[in-house]
Amino acid sequence: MAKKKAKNKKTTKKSRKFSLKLNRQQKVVLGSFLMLFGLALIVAFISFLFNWQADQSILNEFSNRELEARNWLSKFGASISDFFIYKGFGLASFSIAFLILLSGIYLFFGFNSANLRKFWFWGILVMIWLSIFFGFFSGKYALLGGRIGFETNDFIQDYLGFFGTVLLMLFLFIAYLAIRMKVTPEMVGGYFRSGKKELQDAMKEHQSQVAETDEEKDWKETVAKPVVEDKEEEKAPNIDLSEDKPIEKKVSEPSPQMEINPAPEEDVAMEVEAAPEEEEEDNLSTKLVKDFGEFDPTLELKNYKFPTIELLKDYGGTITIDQEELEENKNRIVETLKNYKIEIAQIKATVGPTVTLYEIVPEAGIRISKIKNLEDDIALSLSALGIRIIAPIPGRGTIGIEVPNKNASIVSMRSVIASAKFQNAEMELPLALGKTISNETFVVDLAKMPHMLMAGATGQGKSVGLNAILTSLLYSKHPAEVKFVLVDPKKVELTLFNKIERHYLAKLPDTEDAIITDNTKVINTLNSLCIEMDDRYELLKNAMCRNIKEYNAKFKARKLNPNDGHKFLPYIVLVVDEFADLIMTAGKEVETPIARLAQLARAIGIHLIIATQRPSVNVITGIIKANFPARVAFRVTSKIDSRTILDNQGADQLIGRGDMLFTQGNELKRLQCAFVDTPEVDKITEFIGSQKAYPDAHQLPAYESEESGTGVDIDVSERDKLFREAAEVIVTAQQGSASLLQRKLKLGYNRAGRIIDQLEAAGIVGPFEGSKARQVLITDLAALDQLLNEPDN
Ligand SMILES: Nc1ncnc2c1ncn2[C@@H]1O[C@H](COP(=O)(O)OP(=O)(O)OP(=O)(O)O)[C@@H](O)[C@H]1O
Repeated sequence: MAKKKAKNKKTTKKSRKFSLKLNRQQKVVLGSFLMLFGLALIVAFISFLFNWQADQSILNEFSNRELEARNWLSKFGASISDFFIYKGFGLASFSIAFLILLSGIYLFFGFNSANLRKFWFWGILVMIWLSIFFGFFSGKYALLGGRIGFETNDFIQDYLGFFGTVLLMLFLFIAYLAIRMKVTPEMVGGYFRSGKKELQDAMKEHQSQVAETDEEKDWKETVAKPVVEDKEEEKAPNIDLSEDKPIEKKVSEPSPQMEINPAPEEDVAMEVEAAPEEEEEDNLSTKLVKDFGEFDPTLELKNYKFPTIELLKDYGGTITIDQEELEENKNRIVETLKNYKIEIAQIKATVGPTVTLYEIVPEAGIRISKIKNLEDDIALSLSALGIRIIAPIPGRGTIGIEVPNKNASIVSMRSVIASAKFQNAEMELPLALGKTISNETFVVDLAKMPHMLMAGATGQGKSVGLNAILTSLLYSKHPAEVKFVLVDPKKVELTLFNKIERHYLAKLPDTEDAIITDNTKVINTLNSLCIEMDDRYELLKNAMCRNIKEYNAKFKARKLNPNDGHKFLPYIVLVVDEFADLIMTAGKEVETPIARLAQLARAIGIHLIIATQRPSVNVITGIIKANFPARVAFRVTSKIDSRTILDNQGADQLIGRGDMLFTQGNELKRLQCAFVDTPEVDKITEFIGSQKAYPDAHQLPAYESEESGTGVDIDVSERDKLFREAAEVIVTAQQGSASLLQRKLKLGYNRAGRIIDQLEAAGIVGPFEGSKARQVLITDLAALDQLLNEPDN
């Protein structure tokens, strides 16, 4: 291990040594220098073509200031041109000047230097080729091929003769066209048949074929969104309960909504690539989009039908207003407060699905904290559970007292899915969580959260909450756009989603069930997601995008070539039910990848939803909490639990059955979670599952844990390619250690370890003995040969 670290250090040191990292200022300085130097070379070279004979004499007398050179860049110009053109590569030396100029432009404007390396590589090759080619004519015109061109040409001719040299040059030219320009005979044929346009089309066609993922090529059709009834939002009735007035029903003014103005997205400075090649690609993408339309990720399942709203049950959740109850509660509140000498100027009630909010405006001069302290007394006088006092209600200037209704009404999933708010939500991952206290549908964007922590004692609505979240996504996102990774240690809660495995689920390669119930598999999956995250970051970096949204938009606009590994990236939502159970059994092994994902995954579209029954500090550790700004709390059993999950009390005073508090880092919102029952989820998954699906669940990258492969019954066919060589090394040295293999066969630690396990399985080395090397069970190579030649070895 120590060795491995040392080795790693060595390599990082090495790579550090060779990577030339310049800051922006240094790039500008170096870039401007190279640009001007490149220009100077071009000027000097051009001038050299006319004055080289006249300037011959001064080359040997560089220090003589009496002599004047005719070159526009004087002696320097004459000398450097002589060096490059006459003594070097002839006319092809212009290539060097242009490459230096181009490098300057790239550095100065901060373009992606990956292209630059390509330009230099091909530029130098072309220069050499041209120089040798011009070498044919150097006899007459000395400047054409330069000395190198002439001599090299001469050298090749000595061995291949004139004709052979011409053929060699021709071959190199064809190779250049094929590799660099991607020209094929068919394209040339096409060009002669119908002109240049045809050639371009053929090239584009070739590229677009790769982009297209389905055999069905109808690009025009789009997937129909679910048709749902668009119900008018039912507003919570507001009732003014001012002391002297009788209760009258009043149409509530729409309660002030917090307008979340998304921060104006920073203007992305569009980098205009100076390189002609990139321009060509840009034109190509515009042309491709013109010809085929934007890339449509849903095409592979273009006939996919979203689940219909009829699959959800209507619980008839209209709010019934019990006037008597309202009047009674009002009187009790007023009386209780009067007992403590708190006079009220005004009182108003807003009836929600499960709780009614009484908003009071106390007489001037009353301290708010005094009312807040009376929470328990008011609860006692109302003899009701779940009283919460919000003093003051942010942005309203009133004090709120939430009192549960005697008859709570169910907020059906159907009503929130059908609401205009959800249907028209322009969100990446809209979640219809339920309804607020003023009976408005509450929709949030998971992509903005970007991760969610959910806690609640058993039986308070967590599983229903998770189902509501998943249902929201099923109703709004096509299978190509979102994938779920479901972890369900309880083994029963999420099993229904098995039916949509090939539509919506993601899993590790070579695993049977997509829904993960086994804790050891969770660790592999989490690590695999970390690999996926790193891969996605690499793709984003290469595409010069800051987040998945930009990346996918660019991909859809066909600006990213699938040949370079680019692909449409679906969002991945990881749902973990019973997180406490996981942390208790796997601890750090789970916490580390979760924390890593939570910290970094937001930009690349991996979002985590973690639910737990036990929101204690050893389950929701500091590092996890810090990275989950969005929290959902159902009823918990103690104030401490409430503080752990929300950093605030209140969750202990909820009434259960989907009554919940939601926060995204600022104020707490009391919501009634939408209710979706198991039969409904069953119907939805059945509806989706019975449609045409992808051949398999979405594949996550393979992850092999360091310990994997320690099982001794390793399959013979799965042996490493170097197995035999390794066995010989071990038997010859009579020392069974992985580090020996690492050194002799130049392997990484993991691979060497795996081979040792395979050797153990084959009976060549003994079992692991702590710090000692393993015992070698085969004495010499002959015995090894015999063993390995046995039929089952
Ligand atoms: N939003 C809701 N509206 C109405 N009733 C609800 C709601 N959520 C939950 N319930 C009721 O509470 C019961 C328990 O809910 P749920 O199974 O989600 O609890 P849980 O927190 O997941 O419990 P556990 O942790 O034991 O699995 C449900 O069967 C349902 O009757």
